[in-house]
Amino acid sequence: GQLSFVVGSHVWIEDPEVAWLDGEIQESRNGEITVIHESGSKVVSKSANMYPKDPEFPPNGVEDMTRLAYLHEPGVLQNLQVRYAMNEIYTYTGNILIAVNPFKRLPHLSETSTMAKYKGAAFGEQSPHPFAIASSAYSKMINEGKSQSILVSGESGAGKTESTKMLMHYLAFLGGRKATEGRSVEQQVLESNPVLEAFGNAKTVRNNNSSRFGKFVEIQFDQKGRISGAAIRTYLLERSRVCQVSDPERNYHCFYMLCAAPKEDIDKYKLGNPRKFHYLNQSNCIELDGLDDSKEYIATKRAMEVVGISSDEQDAIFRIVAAVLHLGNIEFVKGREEELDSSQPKDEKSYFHLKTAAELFMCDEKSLEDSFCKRVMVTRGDTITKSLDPNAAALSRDALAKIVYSRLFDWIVEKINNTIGQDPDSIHLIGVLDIYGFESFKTNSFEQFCINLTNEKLQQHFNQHVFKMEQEEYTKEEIDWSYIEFVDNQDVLDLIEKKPGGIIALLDEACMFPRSTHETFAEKLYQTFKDNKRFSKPKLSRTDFTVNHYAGDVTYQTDFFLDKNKDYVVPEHAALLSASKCPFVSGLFPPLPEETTKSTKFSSIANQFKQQLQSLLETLNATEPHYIRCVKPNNLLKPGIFENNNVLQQLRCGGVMEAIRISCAGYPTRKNFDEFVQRFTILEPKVLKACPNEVTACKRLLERANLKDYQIGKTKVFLRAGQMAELDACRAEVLGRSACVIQKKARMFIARKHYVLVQLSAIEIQRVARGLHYVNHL
Ligand SMILES: Nc1ncnc2c1ncn2[C@@H]1O[C@H](COP(=O)(O)OP(=O)(O)OP(=O)(O)O)[C@@H](O)[C@H]1O
Repeated sequence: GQLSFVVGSHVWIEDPEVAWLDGEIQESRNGEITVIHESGSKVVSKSANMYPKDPEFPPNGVEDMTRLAYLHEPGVLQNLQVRYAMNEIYTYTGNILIAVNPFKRLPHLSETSTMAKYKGAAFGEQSPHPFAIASSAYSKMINEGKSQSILVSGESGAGKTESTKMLMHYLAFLGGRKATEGRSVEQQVLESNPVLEAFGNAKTVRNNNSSRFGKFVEIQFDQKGRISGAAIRTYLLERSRVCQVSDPERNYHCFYMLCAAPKEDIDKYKLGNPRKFHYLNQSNCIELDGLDDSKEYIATKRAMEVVGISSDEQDAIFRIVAAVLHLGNIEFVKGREEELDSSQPKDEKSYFHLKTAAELFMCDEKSLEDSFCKRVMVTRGDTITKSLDPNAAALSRDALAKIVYSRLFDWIVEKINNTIGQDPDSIHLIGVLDIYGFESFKTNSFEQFCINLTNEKLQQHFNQHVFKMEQEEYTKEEIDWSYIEFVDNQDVLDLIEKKPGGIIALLDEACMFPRSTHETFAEKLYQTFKDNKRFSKPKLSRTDFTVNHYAGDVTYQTDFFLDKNKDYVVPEHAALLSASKCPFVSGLFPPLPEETTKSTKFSSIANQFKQQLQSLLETLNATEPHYIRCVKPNNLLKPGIFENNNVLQQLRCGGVMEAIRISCAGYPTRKNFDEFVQRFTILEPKVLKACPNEVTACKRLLERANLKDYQIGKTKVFLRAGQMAELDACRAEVLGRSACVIQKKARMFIARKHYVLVQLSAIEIQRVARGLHYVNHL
């Protein structure tokens, strides 16, 4: 409040560079405050742009932000920063865990002795840690019999996958069995990580080991609380990366591993230097520091074995990976049939790669060539064969590479699921969601659109959970509390996915009209949503659109939306590969049932994704959620650097600031009456005898501690953020004083005893001495 802005006190002032700057108030006049910074620079600003600084901010920060005496953005930031500098990367905001990526190994955080510390410990008893979240989820599942979920989010490179792995290790630690015959479920779940990473992770600008898919791992438990099964669901693998890599990123790890395989494998797959392959050499980045692709190849094969992928299957998988690389090297030129727009492989080299790809796929070489250069059209019952120009042929080649790769990835996921096995009798599960965070780049395409839809959905889930749970609790306890406005993002969700009329519906419509282009699609969006508050058309563009997401505005470029949304498998490609002599390859392209081939040639990626999300949310809604927000402290991916603005942005996007706002606005700390009295009875030991009931006792204790703004519910005491800390301080003080009294009494007792003893001894000595004296006299 205003009172805090007195001359001489310290404040946080908004600063474009470091977000919040510390300064001392020099003068305050007519609402204009002059602040002087350590460096000597002066700033004059309005009080609205500054926050009071906590004069007693603990030098090591606090483990739970809601315990901060001054709960505001700069305070939160300072707390995270101070802790980060001490390698305390985990901090709570109520029961949300914030994890700041250390970008260096901190082994003490993951060793077995640390795991043991969290086992059975109550939440908050130990320092903040993903193990505490997992532990709390596990005991809730056991004690309350309710399924749980842990949602890990954050931007690329923030540490989601690393945190997820820690959670899984810990759940395996809690619910695992001692070495049984064969591989245990938990071992297979853990070993699925390296396999999925080999095929679904790549180096990007933002992360050297970026997961290019979302993942939900469902761990099933039996009645005794032991892991009895698991299922992995994946979302939206980035397909475009297979054929298109921009510098300095890489394609999926498996391609480079295979090029570094032992000689006999290289010969078998006719591979060699990765720089020779178009799908890899579009980027200059081939090798990664600290990553030995040849070792990774061996390690991946070993992990594949653990998750039940036989050596024959491994051979088929790598044959397909190699075939994809060869496909990329087939170039096309104009064909000989001058009168038509035709194409053919460019030269000997292209024919070599075509032949090799066909051998590896075990399909007919000529049909493979035709599937690129020709297209069969069916019009009014007639079939016409149309030639494609070199450009279109190359696109068709890329389409084949992408569809084969994505089906291969799906096969691997399904195989892992089959091996691990589901437990049909499982009663409870803990789901762990590792999914891409909100994205907003210079150019945002269809992928960002889908990713941000996911985040809108999860944000709504988060809001509903945090807000509605709170609200329900307040209503249940019948306490007087007028809630701050509920920030619901349903309007953004409607804009995107309402049926009919939402952006996805319009996109699907555009994809079905042969004549639509991204321009006509954009035009349609502008017309439809011209009055929508969440939608706008950027002034300088004719095809971009901006969505006002919960985390800020994102402008999307529609250029490739239509293509990327079409999940259309070219029938020639499907026919070719389902005729492969290799059962593995043909298995990836099962023949479609008759009706669907005709009517729904088109299926929309966005729509499928929307349905996947729907089912994910249904699963999540049936569980009690726990949240881990990962934060990336800098974009250099280096330890020890904490960029304020960057972190702040992520806290806002992850709903952390929102959660803090809710906490501030309400009464985040609550205790049952009996627990409360028990904890604080020391403030007035006879309180229970003096009061007619527990409620009055609670009130009396609160008065003792000089607290006013609290609420008494039906079963609980509700406290403002930080009040618990005040009560604890009073308690500590009383305890301290009591200790003094006890010590005093004890010391007195000992001293007295000693004194009495000495006195008695003295008397005795005197007596004896006198006696002797007397005897001598005699
Ligand atoms: N707890 C940790 N300890 C040490 N290093 C970490 C930790 N968390 C993350 N890192 C480092 O940061 C990198 C990125 O983390 P991670 O792959 O988990 O990010 P992510 O959020 O899953 O990113 P993406 O969305 O791109 O997959 C890791 O490869 C690792 O080097």
